[in-house]
Amino acid sequence: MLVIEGLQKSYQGKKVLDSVSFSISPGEIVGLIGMSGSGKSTIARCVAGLENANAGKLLWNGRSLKERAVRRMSHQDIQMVFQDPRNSLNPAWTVRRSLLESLHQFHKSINKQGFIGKMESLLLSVGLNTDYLDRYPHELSTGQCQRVCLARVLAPEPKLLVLDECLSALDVSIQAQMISLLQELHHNRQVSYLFISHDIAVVAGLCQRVLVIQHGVIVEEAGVYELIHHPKHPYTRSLLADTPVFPEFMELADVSNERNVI
Ligand SMILES: Nc1ncnc2c1ncn2[C@@H]1O[C@H](COP(=O)(O)OP(=O)(O)OP(=O)(O)O)[C@@H](O)[C@H]1O
Repeated sequence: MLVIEGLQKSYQGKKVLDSVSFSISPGEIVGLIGMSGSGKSTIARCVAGLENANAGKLLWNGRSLKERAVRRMSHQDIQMVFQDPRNSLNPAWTVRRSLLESLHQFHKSINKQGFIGKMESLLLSVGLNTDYLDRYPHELSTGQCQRVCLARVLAPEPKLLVLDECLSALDVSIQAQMISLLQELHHNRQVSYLFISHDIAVVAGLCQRVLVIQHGVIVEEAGVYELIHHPKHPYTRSLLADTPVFPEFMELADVSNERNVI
């Protein structure tokens, strides 16, 4: 579905991505981990069309994302969720308005009743009831804001969600709840994720396959179980050594592993 080959990106002559290649199949959950400044968000922005690469190929269902028609289609198919949910929402808009804007943009032919039905089912799918529709972002917790952001990006029925550190602003217990929600959404909608995090424990709780990036280079790619139990690259081993293991995530990781084995 998404194929990236030899992606290069430099800022002011400094290379931040060097020959990055990977692919994501329909329904796959791929993690991207690396320390701060390693190039994770730059990859996310290139995939989402917010940034142009200097060289390399980005293919969406076999066609270049440089083609205007393909980019227009991918505008609906590829959606991005950012780290800071509160800043991602318009503070002057209620949850209803945020969801309606997104629905209007992508479902132009639905009638008013259809919009209301879609809006309510989107909210329910992220674990919020319709009482939240008339609340403003400042009346929501950070976790609830992130749930609204998720509902909003699901409105266009995307094929790929690029989740860039989307759990980093949340407490560990809320992160675990959000991982369960992401697993449920993936199961119900078959949407693929490129899940970006500096936290290997969070990635372990959700992803099937993991890419490890260091200084703009993918240094290791493996299934999540393999990566945690038999890391090959010294950088992966150092990331694992630096990561406290929260039981909440390891329980989820064991579930992921069972899924992988099946
Ligand atoms: N617009 C920009 N102009 C100049 N340099 C940039 C720009 N965006 C990113 N960089 C640099 O590119 C490198 C990679 O940044 P990027 O944000 O992709 O890293 P990251 O792995 O996502 O980091 P973090 O986990 O802190 O978000 C960093 O050295 C950063 O300073």
